[in-house]
Amino acid sequence: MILIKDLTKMYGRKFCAVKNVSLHIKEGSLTGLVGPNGSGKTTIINSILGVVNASEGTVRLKNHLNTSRTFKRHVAYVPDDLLLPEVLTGHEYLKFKASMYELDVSTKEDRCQSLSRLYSMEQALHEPIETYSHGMKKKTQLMAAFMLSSRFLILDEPFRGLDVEAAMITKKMLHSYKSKGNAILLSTHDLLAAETFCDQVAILVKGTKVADDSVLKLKMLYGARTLEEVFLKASNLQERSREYDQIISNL
Ligand SMILES: Nc1ncnc2c1ncn2[C@@H]1O[C@H](COP(=O)(O)OP(=O)(O)OP(=O)(O)O)[C@@H](O)[C@H]1O
Repeated sequence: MILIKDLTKMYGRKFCAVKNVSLHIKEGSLTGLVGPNGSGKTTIINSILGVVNASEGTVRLKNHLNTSRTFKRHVAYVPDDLLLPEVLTGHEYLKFKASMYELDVSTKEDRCQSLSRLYSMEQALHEPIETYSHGMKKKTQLMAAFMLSSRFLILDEPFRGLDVEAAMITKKMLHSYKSKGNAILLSTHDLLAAETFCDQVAILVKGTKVADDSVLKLKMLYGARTLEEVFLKASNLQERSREYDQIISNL
């Protein structure tokens, strides 16, 4: 469904942040994108969204290139940062987002009502965003994404800042979203969460994709018991992990 082909992003002439990354995210599946800090996850997401121009490679949703209007209409994004128009109320923000995606008014109102009930945000949505807590801002961004009629959802650390109930609701929403044949790309450092609900995990190291498979196959491939262990082996961090165990025990 989503085909990322030979994506490369250079910053300046010499620094290659993403090298020749290809990824196929199938219909009805959730792909996790994991990698150490600075490995290129955000650069890949920004390239998919067209926020940065890829130096080489293509991104397609079915036949539609990411530069096309159809692609943009069908992609929803939940960023990790909480940059929101603080002077608007949550409801005004959701209305604005719906109009950008040309969602019709009755669909928007129905979904907005259901989502605000789901995330216990009925009252808060009428208050300015500047009065929201961290978790409430995150819920607003998730609601904005789930409200749209998208086919592909990109999430960057979606659970950060959510309380237990909101995280559980979000997991159920992700299951429901993909069960309708949609695709999800989820960037996270939370390998425990990734292990439990990613259908496929792509591991990035210094801009290069070093592995990409189901959690079960990755564990077999690396002779690992957990995704965390796979990650340490795939990123060549095992030596370092022994070193910090020693430092900690000597403290
Ligand atoms: N605008 C930029 N100009 C130059 N280098 C950049 C720019 N944006 C990112 N980089 C570099 O590209 C590399 C990949 O960064 P990116 O933000 O994609 O990593 P990441 O995997 O998302 O990291 P993190 O887990 O810390 O969020 C890093 O070395 C970063 O310093």
